[in-house]
Amino acid sequence: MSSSGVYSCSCKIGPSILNGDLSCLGDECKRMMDAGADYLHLDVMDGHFVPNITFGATMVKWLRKKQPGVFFDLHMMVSEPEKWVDEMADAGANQYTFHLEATENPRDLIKQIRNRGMKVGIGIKPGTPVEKVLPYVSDVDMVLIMTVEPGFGGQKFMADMMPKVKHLRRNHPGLDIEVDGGVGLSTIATAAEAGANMIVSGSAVVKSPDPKSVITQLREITEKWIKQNAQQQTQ
Ligand SMILES: O=C(CO)[C@@H](O)[C@H](O)COP(=O)(O)O
Ligand SMILES: [Fe+2]
Repeated sequence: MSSSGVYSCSCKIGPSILNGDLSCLGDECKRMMDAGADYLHLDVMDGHFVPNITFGATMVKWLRKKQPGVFFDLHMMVSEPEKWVDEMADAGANQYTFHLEATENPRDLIKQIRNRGMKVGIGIKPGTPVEKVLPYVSDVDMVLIMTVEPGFGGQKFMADMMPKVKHLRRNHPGLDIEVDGGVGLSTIATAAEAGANMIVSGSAVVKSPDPKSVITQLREITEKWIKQNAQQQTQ
């Protein structure tokens, strides 16, 4: 979909509110948007695909009422992702990011998501080689490279996932590539240099006393690398 030959990706910062105060998720979302976030990354976990449970479509529906215009990227860490497409679309999701490992029929699922008017994201866990996702890249809007084992916030960034990002960026200069897990001020340069442009950051933003400053710095560093990588491509 978005992977043209031109280095045309733009920086977007999407806080994950997983490590925020879940008892007042609406306020946490507002706090993140007020701090300059471009979108919200909502982590849906079913206790089966990952060993943790968060929330489902009902929560998304209520958040949508509080944040009518915000882009919701649903990170679906669930088995049988086909099951929740309709409910998430009805709840107001903008993008449905499923895990390649969770489905037998990625192509059917991509169609199902599109038919419900949502953008399509496809994610891979650290143990899944990037080659597995390549056949689907031109049919999706975003590829998510997990930089931790999915399931929990606050884990250590896996720099050894960067070859996956580099491979995708080299071959798809216009693609939205998202990194998720352990991304903060000490790791953003590594991710952005590799070619990530959609930056999910949980603990580093949510737990900071100054989330605005963290988001600003994440953006500055990512934009610097987008420019630098684009220049290199034209040389
Ligand atoms: O999907 C996940 C974890 O499974 C992430 O979205 C994390 O929740 C991001 O949090 P940090 O690693 O940045 O704290
Ligand atoms: Fe996530």
